Amino acid sequence: MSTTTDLSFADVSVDRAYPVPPFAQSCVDAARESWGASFDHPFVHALAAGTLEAERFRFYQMQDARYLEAFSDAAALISTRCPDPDDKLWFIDAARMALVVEGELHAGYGEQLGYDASEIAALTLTPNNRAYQDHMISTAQRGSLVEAVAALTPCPWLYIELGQRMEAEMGAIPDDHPYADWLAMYRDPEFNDYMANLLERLQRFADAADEAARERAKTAFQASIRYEWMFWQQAWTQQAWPV
Ligand SMILES: Cc1ncc(C[n+]2csc(CCO)c2C)c(N)n1
Repeated sequence: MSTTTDLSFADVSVDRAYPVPPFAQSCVDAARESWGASFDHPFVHALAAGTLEAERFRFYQMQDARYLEAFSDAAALISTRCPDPDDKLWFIDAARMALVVEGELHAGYGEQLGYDASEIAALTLTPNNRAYQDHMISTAQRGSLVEAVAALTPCPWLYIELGQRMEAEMGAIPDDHPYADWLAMYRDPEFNDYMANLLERLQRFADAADEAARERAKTAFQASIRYEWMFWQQAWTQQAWPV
């Protein structure tokens, strides 16, 4: 198995198996530095190398279970704002999927790492997690449609990109890798279709918006990219409230 020092995902380029329309591309371009920073976070390196301490992974998973509830809420809120029934259904499905598919991953690790649903419900959210959730929910409620979708997009996109870069760099997941299920989830090619659908919607909503709304959407996208880095960071440092 590779060690933490020789794994780097920052410079791995993968051929994305889904189209990236121009608005999504301009969002990533505008946020390039913060986008790249996640691939170099020590949590990400240690997770891939299998050297991440179980305590840090447990902390991450528990915070993430609550994060996914907010992602699901934001997707459900967006569905209420879509005039087109196909778009409504897509966001309803996305809301459901965040809880069901990733919920299975969480249930498995809960058993392995020793936490259950009541502990998740009682958890104090870290400052970074709370801020990220509030950003997604408030843009879903108060932003324009393109801004709301832009705030949601980095979440699946960054993980799918990470899963694919990890696959390109590491190859097959070793049988004895402690985080094999996590690694396998985000390299699943089924997510390509998910990304194609999401980015196509982001483009359509950007086309229907005015320039000021598109600019706000790019800012919301960048904020989420930064919060993604801060999410690794809160788990790495086991962040607590200062007072
Ligand atoms: C902080 C954080 N960011 C992104 C994801 C990944 N993710 C969340 S929802 C979704 C779409 C499919 O349900 C994906 C890929 C995560 N788990 N936690």
